[in-house]
Amino acid sequence: MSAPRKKAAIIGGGVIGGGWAARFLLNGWDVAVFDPDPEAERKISEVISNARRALPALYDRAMPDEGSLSFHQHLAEAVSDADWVQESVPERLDLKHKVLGSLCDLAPDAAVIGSSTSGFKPSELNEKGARAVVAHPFNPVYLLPLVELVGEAEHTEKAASILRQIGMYPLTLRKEIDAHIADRLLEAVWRESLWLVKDGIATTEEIDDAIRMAFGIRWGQMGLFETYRIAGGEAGMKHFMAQFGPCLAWPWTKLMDVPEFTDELVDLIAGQSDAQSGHMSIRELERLRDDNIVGMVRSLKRTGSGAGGVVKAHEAALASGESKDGLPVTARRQVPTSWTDYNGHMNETHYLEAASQATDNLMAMVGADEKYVASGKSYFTVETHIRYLEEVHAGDQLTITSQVLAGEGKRLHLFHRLWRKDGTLAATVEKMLLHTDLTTRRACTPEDLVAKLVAQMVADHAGKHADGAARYVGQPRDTA
Ligand SMILES: NC(=O)C1=CN([C@@H]2O[C@H](COP(=O)(O)OP(=O)(O)OC[C@H]3O[C@@H](n4cnc5c(N)ncnc54)[C@H](O)[C@@H]3O)[C@@H](O)[C@H]2O)C=CC1
Ligand SMILES: C[N+](C)(C)CC(=O)CC(=O)[O-]
Repeated sequence: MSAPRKKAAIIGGGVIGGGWAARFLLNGWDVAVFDPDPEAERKISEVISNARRALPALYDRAMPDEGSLSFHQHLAEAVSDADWVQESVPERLDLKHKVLGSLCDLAPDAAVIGSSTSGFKPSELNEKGARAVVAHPFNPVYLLPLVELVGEAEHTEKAASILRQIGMYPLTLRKEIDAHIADRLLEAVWRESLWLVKDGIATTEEIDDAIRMAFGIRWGQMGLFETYRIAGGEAGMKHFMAQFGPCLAWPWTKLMDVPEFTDELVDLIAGQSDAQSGHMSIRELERLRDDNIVGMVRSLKRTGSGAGGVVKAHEAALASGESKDGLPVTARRQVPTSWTDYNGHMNETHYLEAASQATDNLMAMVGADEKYVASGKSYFTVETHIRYLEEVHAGDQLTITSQVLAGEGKRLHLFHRLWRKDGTLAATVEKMLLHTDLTTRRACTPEDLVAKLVAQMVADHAGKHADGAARYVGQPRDTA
Protein backbone atom coordinates (compact mmCIF):
# COMPACT_ATOMS: atom_id res chain seq x y z
CA MET A 1 0.00 0.00 0.00
CA SER A 2 1.38 3.45 -0.87
CA ALA A 3 1.90 6.05 1.91
CA PRO A 4 -0.89 8.64 2.30
CA ARG A 5 -0.23 11.85 0.44
CA LYS A 6 1.15 14.81 2.37
CA LYS A 7 -0.79 18.07 2.32
CA ALA A 8 0.46 21.66 1.97
CA ALA A 9 -1.76 24.66 2.69
CA ILE A 10 -0.78 27.75 0.68
CA ILE A 11 -2.00 30.95 2.29
CA GLY A 12 -1.71 33.78 -0.23
CA GLY A 13 -1.44 32.56 -3.80
CA GLY A 14 0.32 35.41 -5.61
CA VAL A 15 3.72 35.23 -7.31
CA ILE A 16 5.36 33.30 -4.48
CA GLY A 17 2.38 31.33 -3.14
CA GLY A 18 1.68 30.13 -6.70
CA GLY A 19 5.29 28.96 -7.01
CA TRP A 20 5.08 27.09 -3.68
CA ALA A 21 1.80 25.47 -4.78
CA ALA A 22 3.49 24.22 -7.98
CA ARG A 23 6.58 22.96 -6.11
CA PHE A 24 4.53 20.88 -3.65
CA LEU A 25 1.99 19.67 -6.23
CA LEU A 26 4.59 18.47 -8.72
CA ASN A 27 6.36 16.61 -5.92
CA GLY A 28 3.24 14.58 -5.20
CA TRP A 29 1.71 16.64 -2.35
CA ASP A 30 -1.95 17.61 -2.16
CA VAL A 31 -2.23 21.40 -2.15
CA ALA A 32 -5.02 23.53 -0.64
CA VAL A 33 -4.99 27.26 -1.41
CA PHE A 34 -6.59 30.13 0.52
CA ASP A 35 -6.52 33.57 -1.13
CA PRO A 36 -9.38 36.13 -1.12
CA ASP A 37 -8.42 37.39 -4.59
CA PRO A 38 -11.16 36.16 -7.00
CA GLU A 39 -8.46 35.89 -9.69
CA ALA A 40 -6.22 33.65 -7.54
CA GLU A 41 -7.37 30.36 -9.11
CA ARG A 42 -6.69 31.58 -12.65
CA LYS A 43 -3.30 33.03 -11.74
CA ILE A 44 -2.16 29.92 -9.86
CA SER A 45 -3.35 27.64 -12.65
CA GLU A 46 -1.24 29.63 -15.12
CA VAL A 47 1.82 29.44 -12.88
CA ILE A 48 1.31 25.69 -12.43
CA SER A 49 1.04 25.09 -16.15
CA ASN A 50 4.35 26.92 -16.65
CA ALA A 51 5.82 24.81 -13.83
CA ARG A 52 4.61 21.58 -15.47
CA ARG A 53 6.66 22.30 -18.57
CA ALA A 54 9.76 23.36 -16.62
CA LEU A 55 10.33 21.39 -13.41
CA PRO A 56 10.12 17.82 -14.81
CA ALA A 57 12.54 18.89 -17.56
CA LEU A 58 15.27 19.19 -14.91
CA TYR A 59 15.00 15.50 -14.11
CA ASP A 60 16.11 12.36 -15.94
CA ARG A 61 13.59 10.41 -13.89
CA ALA A 62 9.82 10.83 -13.72
CA MET A 63 8.68 12.86 -10.74
CA PRO A 64 6.00 11.54 -8.39
CA ASP A 65 2.40 11.60 -9.64
CA GLU A 66 0.91 15.06 -9.03
CA GLY A 67 -1.20 15.59 -5.93
CA SER A 68 -4.63 17.24 -6.02
CA LEU A 69 -5.14 21.02 -6.06
CA SER A 70 -8.07 22.67 -4.26
CA PHE A 71 -9.17 26.24 -3.51
CA HIS A 72 -10.95 27.19 -0.28
CA GLN A 73 -13.11 30.06 0.96
CA HIS A 74 -12.24 29.44 4.60
CA LEU A 75 -8.80 29.37 6.18
CA ALA A 76 -9.77 26.56 8.57
CA GLU A 77 -10.72 24.29 5.68
CA ALA A 78 -7.48 24.97 3.81
CA VAL A 79 -5.20 24.19 6.76
CA SER A 80 -7.10 21.20 8.10
CA ASP A 81 -4.82 18.08 8.22
CA ALA A 82 -1.97 20.05 6.63
CA ASP A 83 1.63 18.91 7.16
CA TRP A 84 3.06 22.22 5.93
CA VAL A 85 1.39 25.64 5.98
CA GLN A 86 3.10 28.37 3.94
CA GLU A 87 2.13 32.00 4.45
CA SER A 88 2.84 34.20 1.40
CA VAL A 89 0.66 37.26 1.97
CA PRO A 90 1.93 40.79 1.13
CA GLU A 91 5.00 42.04 3.00
CA ARG A 92 3.25 44.03 5.77
CA LEU A 93 3.99 43.18 9.38
CA ASP A 94 0.46 43.92 10.65
CA LEU A 95 -1.02 41.59 8.02
CA LYS A 96 1.55 38.86 8.73
CA HIS A 97 0.70 39.08 12.48
CA LYS A 98 -3.01 38.69 11.77
CA VAL A 99 -2.63 35.79 9.33
CA LEU A 100 0.05 33.92 11.30
CA GLY A 101 -2.02 34.31 14.49
CA SER A 102 -5.00 32.62 12.82
CA LEU A 103 -2.79 29.92 11.32
CA CYS A 104 -1.38 29.04 14.72
CA ASP A 105 -4.92 28.65 16.09
CA LEU A 106 -6.23 26.60 13.16
CA ALA A 107 -3.33 24.51 11.81
CA PRO A 108 -2.50 21.08 13.26
CA ASP A 109 0.11 21.30 16.05
CA ALA A 110 2.49 19.09 14.09
CA ALA A 111 2.37 21.23 10.95
CA VAL A 112 5.35 23.38 9.98
CA ILE A 113 4.23 27.00 9.61
CA GLY A 114 6.54 28.77 7.18
CA SER A 115 6.53 32.43 6.19
CA SER A 116 7.86 33.53 2.79
CA THR A 117 8.81 36.95 4.18
CA SER A 118 11.74 38.56 2.40
CA GLY A 119 12.63 40.91 5.19
CA PHE A 120 11.07 40.21 8.60
CA LYS A 121 12.84 38.25 11.34
CA PRO A 122 11.11 35.41 13.24
CA SER A 123 11.24 37.51 16.43
CA GLU A 124 9.13 40.16 14.62
CA LEU A 125 6.73 37.68 12.98
CA ASN A 126 6.14 35.84 16.26
CA GLU A 127 5.99 38.83 18.63
CA LYS A 128 2.19 38.30 19.05
CA GLY A 129 2.59 34.62 19.96
CA ALA A 130 2.80 32.83 16.60
CA ARG A 131 5.28 29.97 16.02
CA ALA A 132 6.31 30.53 12.40
CA VAL A 133 9.71 29.91 10.85
CA VAL A 134 10.97 32.05 8.03
CA ALA A 135 11.06 29.86 4.91
CA HIS A 136 12.16 32.40 2.32
CA PRO A 137 12.20 31.05 -1.24
CA PHE A 138 13.30 32.48 -4.58
CA ASN A 139 11.25 33.16 -7.64
CA PRO A 140 10.43 30.84 -9.45
CA VAL A 141 9.93 28.70 -6.35
CA TYR A 142 9.21 25.61 -8.45
CA LEU A 143 12.65 25.75 -10.12
CA LEU A 144 15.13 27.42 -7.77
CA PRO A 145 16.10 25.24 -4.82
CA LEU A 146 17.18 27.77 -2.17
CA VAL A 147 14.99 28.33 0.91
CA GLU A 148 16.46 30.42 3.72
CA LEU A 149 15.28 29.01 7.03
CA VAL A 150 15.32 31.14 10.18
CA GLY A 151 13.89 30.22 13.57
CA GLU A 152 14.03 27.77 16.46
CA ALA A 153 16.16 24.70 15.71
CA GLU A 154 13.31 22.27 16.53
CA HIS A 155 11.22 23.87 13.78
CA THR A 156 13.94 24.53 11.20
CA GLU A 157 15.29 20.95 11.38
CA LYS A 158 11.88 19.48 10.63
CA ALA A 159 11.31 22.06 7.90
CA ALA A 160 14.70 21.32 6.32
CA SER A 161 13.98 17.62 6.09
CA ILE A 162 10.65 18.23 4.31
CA LEU A 163 12.18 20.78 1.93
CA ARG A 164 14.85 18.27 0.86
CA GLN A 165 12.09 15.76 0.06
CA ILE A 166 10.60 18.24 -2.44
CA GLY A 167 13.96 18.90 -4.07
CA MET A 168 14.81 22.17 -2.32
CA TYR A 169 18.00 23.36 -0.64
CA PRO A 170 17.40 24.63 2.90
CA LEU A 171 20.02 27.10 4.13
CA THR A 172 19.54 27.57 7.86
CA LEU A 173 20.74 30.93 9.17
CA ARG A 174 23.01 30.97 12.21
CA LYS A 175 21.36 34.19 13.47
CA GLU A 176 18.26 36.11 12.52
CA ILE A 177 18.89 39.31 10.61
CA ASP A 178 16.71 41.71 8.56
CA ALA A 179 16.32 40.34 5.01
CA HIS A 180 18.30 37.15 5.77
CA ILE A 181 21.38 36.51 3.54
CA ALA A 182 20.54 36.55 -0.16
CA ASP A 183 18.31 39.62 -0.20
CA ARG A 184 20.99 41.63 1.58
CA LEU A 185 23.28 40.84 -1.34
CA LEU A 186 20.57 41.49 -3.92
CA GLU A 187 19.61 44.73 -2.23
CA ALA A 188 23.16 46.08 -2.61
CA VAL A 189 23.13 45.35 -6.35
CA TRP A 190 19.56 46.68 -6.75
CA ARG A 191 20.35 49.94 -4.90
CA GLU A 192 23.51 50.48 -6.92
CA SER A 193 21.66 49.78 -10.16
CA LEU A 194 18.96 52.34 -9.35
CA TRP A 195 21.67 54.96 -8.87
CA LEU A 196 23.32 54.04 -12.18
CA VAL A 197 20.02 54.61 -14.00
CA LYS A 198 19.12 57.74 -12.03
CA ASP A 199 22.55 59.27 -12.68
CA GLY A 200 22.22 58.53 -16.41
CA ILE A 201 25.26 56.23 -16.38
CA ALA A 202 23.45 53.19 -17.78
CA THR A 203 20.02 52.03 -18.94
CA THR A 204 18.15 49.12 -17.39
CA GLU A 205 19.14 47.01 -20.40
CA GLU A 206 22.83 47.90 -20.15
CA ILE A 207 22.84 46.94 -16.48
CA ASP A 208 21.15 43.62 -17.31
CA ASP A 209 23.79 43.06 -20.01
CA ALA A 210 26.58 43.73 -17.53
CA ILE A 211 25.15 41.00 -15.32
CA ARG A 212 24.09 38.37 -17.86
CA MET A 213 27.19 38.62 -20.07
CA ALA A 214 29.59 37.99 -17.22
CA PHE A 215 29.32 37.77 -13.49
CA GLY A 216 25.73 36.48 -13.40
CA ILE A 217 26.89 33.31 -15.15
CA ARG A 218 29.88 33.06 -12.81
CA TRP A 219 27.76 33.47 -9.69
CA GLY A 220 25.25 30.86 -10.82
CA GLN A 221 27.80 28.11 -10.89
CA MET A 222 30.27 28.90 -8.09
CA GLY A 223 29.03 31.88 -6.13
CA LEU A 224 31.18 34.85 -5.09
CA PHE A 225 34.05 33.60 -2.96
CA GLU A 226 35.01 30.62 -5.06
CA THR A 227 35.11 32.65 -8.28
CA TYR A 228 37.19 35.37 -6.58
CA ARG A 229 39.59 32.73 -5.28
CA ILE A 230 40.21 31.74 -8.91
CA ALA A 231 40.57 35.43 -9.82
CA GLY A 232 43.55 35.57 -7.45
CA GLY A 233 45.42 33.23 -9.81
CA GLU A 234 47.73 30.59 -8.42
CA ALA A 235 48.29 32.71 -5.31
CA GLY A 236 44.55 32.38 -4.55
CA MET A 237 42.40 34.37 -2.16
CA LYS A 238 45.15 36.20 -0.25
CA HIS A 239 46.54 37.64 -3.47
CA PHE A 240 43.06 38.56 -4.68
CA MET A 241 42.37 40.44 -1.44
CA ALA A 242 45.72 42.22 -1.50
CA GLN A 243 45.15 43.34 -5.09
CA PHE A 244 41.52 44.38 -4.96
CA GLY A 245 41.05 45.18 -1.27
CA PRO A 246 42.20 48.82 -1.45
CA CYS A 247 39.58 49.76 -4.06
CA LEU A 248 36.84 48.86 -1.57
CA ALA A 249 37.75 52.08 0.21
CA TRP A 250 37.46 54.12 -2.98
CA PRO A 251 34.07 55.70 -3.58
CA TRP A 252 32.91 53.13 -6.14
CA THR A 253 29.57 52.45 -4.54
CA LYS A 254 26.76 54.52 -3.09
CA LEU A 255 26.39 51.96 -0.26
CA MET A 256 23.57 52.99 2.07
CA ASP A 257 22.40 55.95 0.03
CA VAL A 258 18.97 55.05 -1.34
CA PRO A 259 17.70 57.08 -4.31
CA GLU A 260 14.32 58.61 -3.58
CA PHE A 261 11.52 56.93 -5.56
CA THR A 262 10.26 60.15 -7.15
CA ASP A 263 7.66 59.88 -9.94
CA GLU A 264 10.42 60.90 -12.31
CA LEU A 265 12.70 58.00 -11.28
CA VAL A 266 9.88 55.45 -11.31
CA ASP A 267 8.82 56.60 -14.81
CA LEU A 268 12.40 56.54 -16.04
CA ILE A 269 12.97 52.96 -14.87
CA ALA A 270 9.54 51.63 -15.84
CA GLY A 271 9.84 53.29 -19.27
CA GLN A 272 13.24 51.75 -19.95
CA SER A 273 12.03 48.39 -18.71
CA ASP A 274 9.00 48.58 -21.07
CA ALA A 275 11.28 49.43 -23.98
CA GLN A 276 13.50 46.51 -23.05
CA SER A 277 10.94 43.74 -22.71
CA GLY A 278 7.42 45.21 -22.90
CA HIS A 279 6.83 43.30 -26.16
CA MET A 280 6.46 40.08 -24.14
CA SER A 281 3.77 39.19 -21.60
CA ILE A 282 4.84 38.25 -18.08
CA ARG A 283 3.89 34.60 -18.72
CA GLU A 284 6.02 34.58 -21.90
CA LEU A 285 8.92 36.09 -19.99
CA GLU A 286 8.44 33.47 -17.28
CA ARG A 287 8.65 30.70 -19.87
CA LEU A 288 11.80 32.21 -21.39
CA ARG A 289 13.32 32.52 -17.92
CA ASP A 290 12.32 28.94 -17.05
CA ASP A 291 13.76 27.46 -20.25
CA ASN A 292 17.04 29.27 -19.60
CA ILE A 293 17.16 28.15 -15.96
CA VAL A 294 16.42 24.55 -16.94
CA GLY A 295 19.23 24.60 -19.52
CA MET A 296 21.71 26.06 -17.03
CA VAL A 297 20.76 23.79 -14.14
CA ARG A 298 20.92 20.72 -16.39
CA SER A 299 24.50 21.68 -17.33
CA LEU A 300 25.36 22.09 -13.65
CA LYS A 301 23.97 18.59 -13.00
CA ARG A 302 26.82 17.13 -15.03
CA THR A 303 29.41 18.49 -12.59
CA GLY A 304 27.16 18.33 -9.54
CA SER A 305 27.73 22.08 -8.98
CA GLY A 306 25.32 24.41 -7.15
CA ALA A 307 21.65 23.96 -8.01
CA GLY A 308 22.59 21.10 -10.38
CA GLY A 309 23.96 19.12 -7.44
CA VAL A 310 20.66 19.55 -5.59
CA VAL A 311 18.65 18.19 -8.54
CA LYS A 312 21.10 15.30 -8.94
CA ALA A 313 20.75 14.29 -5.27
CA HIS A 314 16.95 14.62 -5.38
CA GLU A 315 16.81 12.53 -8.53
CA ALA A 316 18.80 9.76 -6.85
CA ALA A 317 16.30 9.83 -3.98
CA LEU A 318 13.46 9.30 -6.48
CA ALA A 319 14.90 5.89 -7.50
CA SER A 320 12.22 3.30 -6.88
CA GLY A 321 13.55 -0.24 -7.45
CA GLU A 322 10.29 -1.03 -9.33
CA SER A 323 9.76 -3.81 -11.84
CA LYS A 324 7.26 -4.34 -14.68
CA ASP A 325 6.43 -7.63 -16.40
CA GLY A 326 9.23 -9.30 -14.42
CA LEU A 327 11.87 -6.85 -15.71
CA PRO A 328 13.58 -4.03 -13.81
CA VAL A 329 12.36 -0.48 -14.48
CA THR A 330 15.63 1.22 -15.36
CA ALA A 331 14.30 4.69 -16.20
CA ARG A 332 11.13 6.69 -15.74
CA ARG A 333 10.90 10.21 -17.02
CA GLN A 334 8.59 12.85 -18.34
CA VAL A 335 9.20 14.03 -21.90
CA PRO A 336 10.24 17.72 -21.87
CA THR A 337 9.10 20.11 -24.60
CA SER A 338 12.74 20.48 -25.64
CA TRP A 339 12.69 16.81 -26.78
CA THR A 340 10.01 17.45 -29.39
CA ASP A 341 10.64 18.56 -32.97
CA TYR A 342 8.98 20.19 -35.99
CA ASN A 343 6.75 17.10 -36.39
CA GLY A 344 5.22 17.77 -32.97
CA HIS A 345 6.52 14.59 -31.33
CA MET A 346 9.61 13.30 -29.55
CA ASN A 347 12.59 13.56 -31.87
CA GLU A 348 14.42 10.32 -32.78
CA THR A 349 17.60 11.27 -30.90
CA HIS A 350 15.84 11.27 -27.56
CA TYR A 351 14.70 7.64 -27.83
CA LEU A 352 18.39 6.84 -27.68
CA GLU A 353 18.97 9.38 -24.91
CA ALA A 354 16.23 7.81 -22.79
CA ALA A 355 17.55 4.30 -23.51
CA SER A 356 21.04 5.44 -22.68
CA GLN A 357 19.86 6.54 -19.22
CA ALA A 358 18.33 3.09 -18.81
CA THR A 359 21.64 1.48 -19.81
CA ASP A 360 23.54 3.59 -17.25
CA ASN A 361 21.07 2.60 -14.54
CA LEU A 362 21.25 -1.07 -15.50
CA MET A 363 25.07 -0.88 -15.41
CA ALA A 364 24.81 0.50 -11.87
CA MET A 365 22.45 -2.37 -10.94
CA VAL A 366 25.05 -4.93 -12.00
CA GLY A 367 27.80 -3.16 -10.07
CA ALA A 368 29.29 -1.18 -12.98
CA ASP A 369 28.47 2.06 -11.18
CA GLU A 370 30.29 5.42 -10.89
CA LYS A 371 32.84 3.92 -8.48
CA TYR A 372 33.53 1.00 -10.81
CA VAL A 373 34.01 3.37 -13.76
CA ALA A 374 36.33 5.56 -11.65
CA SER A 375 38.37 2.40 -10.95
CA GLY A 376 39.05 2.13 -14.70
CA LYS A 377 36.45 -0.36 -16.00
CA SER A 378 33.27 0.31 -17.94
CA TYR A 379 31.06 -0.80 -20.81
CA PHE A 380 31.17 0.72 -24.33
CA THR A 381 28.17 0.49 -26.68
CA VAL A 382 29.18 -1.06 -30.01
CA GLU A 383 25.79 -1.49 -31.71
CA THR A 384 22.23 -0.12 -31.35
CA HIS A 385 18.96 -0.92 -33.11
CA ILE A 386 15.98 1.33 -32.36
CA ARG A 387 12.42 0.51 -33.45
CA TYR A 388 10.11 3.56 -33.38
CA LEU A 389 6.71 1.97 -32.84
CA GLU A 390 4.41 4.77 -31.60
CA GLU A 391 4.59 8.54 -31.25
CA VAL A 392 5.58 10.12 -27.94
CA HIS A 393 4.60 13.70 -27.06
CA ALA A 394 5.74 16.42 -24.63
CA GLY A 395 4.48 15.64 -21.12
CA ASP A 396 4.15 11.86 -21.76
CA GLN A 397 5.68 9.73 -19.04
CA LEU A 398 8.04 7.05 -20.30
CA THR A 399 8.78 3.92 -18.30
CA ILE A 400 11.72 1.89 -19.54
CA THR A 401 12.30 -1.76 -18.71
CA SER A 402 15.55 -3.53 -19.51
CA GLN A 403 16.04 -7.18 -20.36
CA VAL A 404 19.52 -8.69 -20.32
CA LEU A 405 19.46 -11.12 -23.26
CA ALA A 406 23.04 -12.33 -22.87
CA GLY A 407 26.09 -11.43 -20.81
CA GLU A 408 28.78 -14.02 -21.10
CA GLY A 409 32.42 -12.81 -21.16
CA LYS A 410 32.89 -9.25 -22.36
CA ARG A 411 29.48 -8.96 -24.02
CA LEU A 412 26.34 -7.39 -22.58
CA HIS A 413 23.29 -7.72 -24.84
CA LEU A 414 20.37 -5.52 -23.75
CA PHE A 415 16.79 -5.04 -24.88
CA HIS A 416 15.08 -1.87 -23.58
CA ARG A 417 11.32 -1.36 -23.94
CA LEU A 418 10.00 2.25 -23.80
CA TRP A 419 6.42 2.26 -22.49
CA ARG A 420 4.01 5.19 -22.55
CA LYS A 421 1.82 5.76 -19.48
CA ASP A 422 -1.25 4.51 -21.39
CA GLY A 423 0.42 1.09 -21.67
CA THR A 424 1.50 1.44 -25.30
CA LEU A 425 4.93 0.13 -26.28
CA ALA A 426 6.46 3.19 -27.96
CA ALA A 427 9.86 1.80 -28.91
CA THR A 428 12.41 -0.91 -28.38
CA VAL A 429 16.14 -0.27 -28.22
CA GLU A 430 18.45 -3.23 -28.59
CA LYS A 431 22.09 -2.69 -27.67
CA MET A 432 25.33 -4.60 -27.63
CA LEU A 433 27.97 -3.40 -25.19
CA LEU A 434 31.51 -4.58 -24.61
CA HIS A 435 33.20 -4.47 -21.24
CA THR A 436 36.29 -2.26 -21.59
CA ASP A 437 39.46 -1.38 -19.71
CA LEU A 438 39.49 2.44 -19.68
CA THR A 439 43.29 2.57 -19.44
CA THR A 440 44.10 0.37 -22.45
CA ARG A 441 40.78 1.18 -24.23
CA ARG A 442 40.51 -2.53 -25.08
CA ALA A 443 37.74 -5.00 -24.33
CA CYS A 444 38.28 -7.20 -21.29
CA THR A 445 36.22 -9.42 -19.00
CA PRO A 446 34.41 -7.72 -16.09
CA GLU A 447 35.27 -8.02 -12.42
CA ASP A 448 33.79 -11.11 -10.73
CA LEU A 449 30.96 -9.33 -8.95
CA VAL A 450 29.77 -7.61 -12.15
CA ALA A 451 30.03 -10.90 -14.11
CA LYS A 452 28.00 -12.65 -11.40
CA LEU A 453 25.26 -10.00 -11.30
CA VAL A 454 25.01 -9.94 -15.10
CA ALA A 455 24.70 -13.75 -15.17
CA GLN A 456 21.98 -13.55 -12.52
CA MET A 457 20.01 -11.03 -14.62
CA VAL A 458 20.35 -13.19 -17.74
CA ALA A 459 18.93 -16.13 -15.77
CA ASP A 460 16.13 -14.02 -14.23
CA HIS A 461 15.07 -12.62 -17.64
CA ALA A 462 15.50 -15.83 -19.64
CA GLY A 463 11.82 -16.80 -19.73
CA LYS A 464 10.71 -13.57 -21.49
CA HIS A 465 10.29 -13.48 -25.25
CA ALA A 466 12.00 -10.31 -26.54
CA ASP A 467 9.62 -9.63 -29.42
CA GLY A 468 11.50 -7.61 -32.04
CA ALA A 469 15.02 -8.45 -30.92
CA ALA A 470 17.63 -9.36 -33.54
CA ARG A 471 15.61 -7.87 -36.41
CA TYR A 472 17.35 -6.24 -39.35
CA VAL A 473 16.67 -2.69 -40.57
CA GLY A 474 13.79 -2.70 -43.05
CA GLN A 475 12.47 -6.12 -42.03
CA PRO A 476 8.65 -6.05 -42.43
CA ARG A 477 6.97 -5.58 -39.03
CA ASP A 478 4.82 -8.69 -39.24
CA THR A 479 7.76 -11.05 -39.71
CA ALA A 480 9.44 -12.52 -36.66
N1 LIG B 1 7.86 38.41 -5.32
C1 LIG B 1 9.05 37.97 -4.96
O1 LIG B 1 10.02 38.04 -5.73
C2 LIG B 1 9.26 37.36 -3.61
C3 LIG B 1 8.39 37.58 -2.55
N2 LIG B 1 8.61 36.98 -1.34
C4 LIG B 1 7.71 37.22 -0.21
O2 LIG B 1 6.51 36.48 -0.45
C5 LIG B 1 5.40 37.16 0.14
C6 LIG B 1 4.35 37.35 -0.92
O3 LIG B 1 4.88 38.13 -1.96
P1 LIG B 1 4.32 38.03 -3.45
O4 LIG B 1 3.87 36.68 -3.74
O5 LIG B 1 5.33 38.68 -4.30
O6 LIG B 1 3.05 38.98 -3.35
P2 LIG B 1 1.74 39.01 -4.29
O7 LIG B 1 1.18 40.36 -4.15
O8 LIG B 1 2.06 38.50 -5.64
O9 LIG B 1 0.77 37.94 -3.59
C7 LIG B 1 0.19 38.11 -2.33
C8 LIG B 1 -1.12 37.35 -2.33
O10 LIG B 1 -1.63 37.33 -1.01
C9 LIG B 1 -3.05 37.46 -1.10
N3 LIG B 1 -3.57 37.93 0.18
C10 LIG B 1 -3.70 39.19 0.64
N4 LIG B 1 -4.22 39.17 1.89
C11 LIG B 1 -4.41 37.86 2.21
C12 LIG B 1 -4.92 37.20 3.35
N5 LIG B 1 -5.32 37.86 4.44
N6 LIG B 1 -4.96 35.83 3.34
C13 LIG B 1 -4.56 35.12 2.26
N7 LIG B 1 -4.07 35.72 1.15
C14 LIG B 1 -3.99 37.07 1.13
C15 LIG B 1 -3.26 38.41 -2.26
O11 LIG B 1 -4.57 38.29 -2.79
C16 LIG B 1 -2.18 37.95 -3.23
O12 LIG B 1 -2.67 36.97 -4.13
C17 LIG B 1 5.96 38.44 0.73
O13 LIG B 1 6.20 38.23 2.10
C18 LIG B 1 7.28 38.62 -0.01
O14 LIG B 1 8.23 39.33 0.74
C19 LIG B 1 9.63 36.10 -1.15
C20 LIG B 1 10.50 35.82 -2.17
C21 LIG B 1 10.43 36.49 -3.45
C1 LIG C 1 12.35 41.46 -4.26
N1 LIG C 1 12.38 40.45 -3.18
C2 LIG C 1 13.08 41.05 -2.07
C3 LIG C 1 11.00 40.15 -2.81
C4 LIG C 1 13.08 39.28 -3.75
C5 LIG C 1 13.22 38.08 -2.88
O1 LIG C 1 12.88 38.06 -1.72
C6 LIG C 1 13.86 36.88 -3.44
C7 LIG C 1 13.93 36.75 -4.95
O2 LIG C 1 13.29 35.84 -5.50
O3 LIG C 1 14.66 37.52 -5.57
